[in-house]
Amino acid sequence: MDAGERRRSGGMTDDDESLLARLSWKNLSVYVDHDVRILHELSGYVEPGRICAIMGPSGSGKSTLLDSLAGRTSKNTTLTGDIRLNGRSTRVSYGTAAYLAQECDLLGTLTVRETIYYSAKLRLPSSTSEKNLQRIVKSTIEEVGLQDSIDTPIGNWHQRGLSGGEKRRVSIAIALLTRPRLLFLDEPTSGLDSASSFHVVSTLRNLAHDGRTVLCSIHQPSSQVFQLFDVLCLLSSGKQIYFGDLPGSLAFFEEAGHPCPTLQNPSDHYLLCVNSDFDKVQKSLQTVLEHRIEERHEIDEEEAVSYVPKFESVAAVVKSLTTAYTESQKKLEVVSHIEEMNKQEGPLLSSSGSEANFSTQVLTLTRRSFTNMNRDFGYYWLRLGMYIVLTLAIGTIYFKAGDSYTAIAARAACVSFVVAFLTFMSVGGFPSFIEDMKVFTMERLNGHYGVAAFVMGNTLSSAPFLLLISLVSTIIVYFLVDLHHGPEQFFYFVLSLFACLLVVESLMMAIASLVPNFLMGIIVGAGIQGMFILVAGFYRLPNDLPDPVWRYPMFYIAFHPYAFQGMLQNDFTGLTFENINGPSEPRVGSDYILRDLYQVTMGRSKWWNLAILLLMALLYRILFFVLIRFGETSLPAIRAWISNKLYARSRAVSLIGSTTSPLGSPMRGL
Ligand SMILES: Nc1ncnc2c1ncn2[C@@H]1O[C@H](COP(=O)(O)OP(=O)(O)OP(=O)(O)O)[C@@H](O)[C@H]1O
Repeated sequence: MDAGERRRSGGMTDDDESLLARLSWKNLSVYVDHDVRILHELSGYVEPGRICAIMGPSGSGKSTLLDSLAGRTSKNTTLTGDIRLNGRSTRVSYGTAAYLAQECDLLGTLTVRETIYYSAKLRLPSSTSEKNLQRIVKSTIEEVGLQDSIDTPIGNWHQRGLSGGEKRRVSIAIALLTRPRLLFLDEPTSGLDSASSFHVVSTLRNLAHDGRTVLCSIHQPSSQVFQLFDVLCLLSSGKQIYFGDLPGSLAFFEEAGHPCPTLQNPSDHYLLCVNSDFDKVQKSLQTVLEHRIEERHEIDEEEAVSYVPKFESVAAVVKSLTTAYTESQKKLEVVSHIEEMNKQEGPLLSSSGSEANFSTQVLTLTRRSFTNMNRDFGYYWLRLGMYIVLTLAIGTIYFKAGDSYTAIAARAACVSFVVAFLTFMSVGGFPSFIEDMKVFTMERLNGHYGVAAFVMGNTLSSAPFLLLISLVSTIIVYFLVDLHHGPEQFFYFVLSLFACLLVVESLMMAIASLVPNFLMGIIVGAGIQGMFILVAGFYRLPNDLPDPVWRYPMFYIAFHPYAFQGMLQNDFTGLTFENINGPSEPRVGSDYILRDLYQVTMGRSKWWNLAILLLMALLYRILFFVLIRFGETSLPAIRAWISNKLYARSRAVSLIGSTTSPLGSPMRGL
């Protein structure tokens, strides 16, 4: 059993000295676009066993501080100052630090147990035995107090599930699976009621008291929640108002001349003192009052006060508090403690992101995705229902099309509708795929697995559903319309429809990587397919398509022409039809129909058309992979390069140096 496994399985205690994380930051400033400072010379530290609240009004820089410490700042920001973990400026990987964003996306159809289990399977070493895995899952669920909801689904649009607080605790449990020593949480209580907030923060406090180091930004905690924190980092407009232990904050405000009134929640008082929005509120109420006075000419003192509560100017209070803190003994103590901490280099905390191998990841993602697709009614089942209705409509409209002269057009139109509209219907699954993408993006950002594993898992899990849809649709259409008899023709129809659905899904995947909004994605996807349908060869014959754009390149890059021509070859080859001049005239052969009526490329067999469709599906999935990788690596680098070039041009001399957080980006692998 290796060290990691021993630790996870409980052989190593949480307060093992070699696993403790001491985080400090000194004179940390953050600039956006090189010259707008959003954090001003902040210093602080958090030690194992402590939970620190980063508090402040909206826009005060809480998330920026958290992100800077976690090494997650966006590319247009520059950091200056010194951030150290165990006295070192080295990078540590995901297993050591976990980051929980405000919005944690989970698959709504899975239960708590399944969610944690799949996450464990994706990240713990592939060698971990099933028994051990189950034990880790159970103990992690117990650690966050979710044992009573262990088999409750997370919940989605059509299924009631966990409460907001419970979902947050599931996310915490996922983060805890790799036993991180350091936890960053961005507003873990946002949107929760006071009881749920209390439960979530109590859970975090217990985790901290087990020897972990916990930092979380919090907006407006109730007094009960506030008391759970050990350390307070209070910010206003990116400036440090207070850093230190919680009880010390009361004494600090009192000494600075802004004591917390008796019976008032200290956090409410602190935010009232530092929230500059109150100045704006007061100004706007003053304007309303002036309008009233203009209308009524007189207004008594009491009424005036009831309109505009008399606050001290927040800007002035912030200034006095900032000065008080800068000159305080507290700040000196913080700085000297940081220096003391950094004198001794502690253990180098390291852990590779996911320890599961690629095949375990692909298999786990396939299983998880299959379960989700099966349970999410909107993913495939609803579509299957629509396909049944539509194919019944096709089947009854073209019922027993026969072999008359007019049947040629009817059969071609039927095939064209199948190729165009039945495949087009696949965009209906896009919203569900976007939900998958959100979970993928979050897990990817946290280093759970790579893009290749996701693409393969998605392909393998969706294939049985697409095959089922193709088979059911073909059975209905084929026998009602009475298309070309024969097992080869029947299975070609199934495979061709399957390949088309696969292409559309792959195309939509590529679109999702560019426009991760389902409405925009559907519009873009539908627009592209609309143009592809137009050049398929049914609405305008291939040789009549205008050369620029529509024939070159559209006719060749659209998948519909290959699908349509393959299906026509499949149905007409070997059949003859009644002559337009009556049964006494020679029958019309398939060569004439294919070559002259529909201008099918005769040198390319139907099997080649099918192969091209499958190749296109593969290419779109590779495109998805490339776009995601490009978005993660090259795009930010290009943006940063352009931003640097523009900055260098606008300012000859750079005013600031830069440093990076010891917590590097956790993304890894393909
Ligand atoms: N990458 C960025 N580019 C430009 N401005 C930014 C960037 N990141 C943060 N800011 C600005 O910095 C300020 C602090 O933002 P931050 O998100 O850290 O505040 P916050 O205290 O977490 O707010 P909230 O509680 O509303 O989430 C805001 O004015 C924000 O617009």
